[in-house]
Amino acid sequence: MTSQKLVFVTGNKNKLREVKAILESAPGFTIESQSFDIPELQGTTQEVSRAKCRQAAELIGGPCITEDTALCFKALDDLPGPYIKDFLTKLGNEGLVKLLSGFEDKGATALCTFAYSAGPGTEPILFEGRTEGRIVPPRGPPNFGWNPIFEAEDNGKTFAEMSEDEKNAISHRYRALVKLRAHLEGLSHS
Ligand SMILES: O=c1nc[nH]c2c1ncn2[C@H]1C[C@H](O)[C@@H](COP(=O)(O)OP(=O)(O)OP(=O)(O)O)O1
Ligand SMILES: [Mg+2]
Repeated sequence: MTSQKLVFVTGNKNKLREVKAILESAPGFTIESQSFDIPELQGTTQEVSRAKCRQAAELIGGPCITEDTALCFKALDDLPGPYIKDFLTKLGNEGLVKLLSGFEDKGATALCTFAYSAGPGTEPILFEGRTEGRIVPPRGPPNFGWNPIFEAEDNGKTFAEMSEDEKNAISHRYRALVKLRAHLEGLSHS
């Protein structure tokens, strides 16, 4: 069986490792990556994702996928959402926890949006995956971003307390990749 090569345009090594673990665990796909830190517009998670993928396709000059991760706090009407990277860089995990100290509701959603472009000038298609949970004081090794403060509803552990396999079985990223994979499998059979 031939495997389909996909270019994943990301500047993030942790994302790349998880995407490879999930998509390459079954035959069918090989992931190549190109590291570009593409400017991200402000807007809804969908607008941010579409714009980023359009730019990536122009840079690559062919088909590609990009990924955007948002962390949405229920008490803050889904902020920081797509702006989580700046919030995390400036406040750190402790600061993110403090943001919610005045609120009873610690509920949060991890939202992953994959965008697939068939090439420059084509409209990207979006695939979303969500994991529900809550924001807690950090537990587990600081292995990737806000992993230590996001406790998943599925098993009561923070992402940082899970093994890679455990995280990759319930993560926002895994759930989005299931949808992307189904779409790409449909394309390769038609
Ligand atoms: O599963 C995750 N568990 C914990 N933290 C995570 C996760 N996934 C992304 N993150 C962090 C990285 C960045 O601080 C922000 C998303 O920002 P985001 O723009 O999507 O990622 P990025 O700029 O690092 O990579 P890219 O070049 O693909 O845009 O949340
Ligand atoms: Mg980014």
